[in-house]
Amino acid sequence: MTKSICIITGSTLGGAEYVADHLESCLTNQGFEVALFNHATLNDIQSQEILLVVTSTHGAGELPDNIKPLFDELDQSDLNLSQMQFGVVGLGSRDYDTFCNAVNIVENTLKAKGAQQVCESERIDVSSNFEHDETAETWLSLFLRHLK
Ligand SMILES: Cc1cc2nc3c(=O)[nH]c(=O)nc-3n(C[C@H](O)[C@H](O)[C@H](O)COP(=O)(O)O)c2cc1C
Repeated sequence: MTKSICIITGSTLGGAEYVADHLESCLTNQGFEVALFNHATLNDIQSQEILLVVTSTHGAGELPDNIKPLFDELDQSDLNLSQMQFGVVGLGSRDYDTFCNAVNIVENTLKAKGAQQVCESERIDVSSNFEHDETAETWLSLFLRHLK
């Protein structure tokens, strides 16, 4: 049976969205059914079985504005996401003390609702790594290998 994967993005300047678009193409080429949301709502994600979050970090270690309301709402909810497996790709810069802190927020919020993390998150340091798509694609193979 074709597996469905939901990708959601957190992005202010578009970088994380480009990476998510690339992962979407990789997955589609491998025969997965993919739904990508750049402004996801709770409704979009709550019944998903496989969730990929691609997010940058903004402010002082915060989620970008297009994804923050979703995670605030999720945090306040009593949803049970135990059917969900998830993975996270973060874009951030080591120039900030709060390097890729959005990844920590996403991991903690989803785990608190019972979702299972498939593999270690990828934290891309955009100040030294200019191969964002390639790094995310390599991580994607690891993620797919560990999916149940
Ligand atoms: C105003 C501002 C604040 C930022 N704050 C952080 C931060 O706290 N931690 C971090 O790791 N990166 C931080 N960054 C770096 C961004 O996460 C990085 O540039 C990323 O590639 C932006 O991705 P986007 O285009 O998807 O928004 C910040 C960038 C800007 C412009």
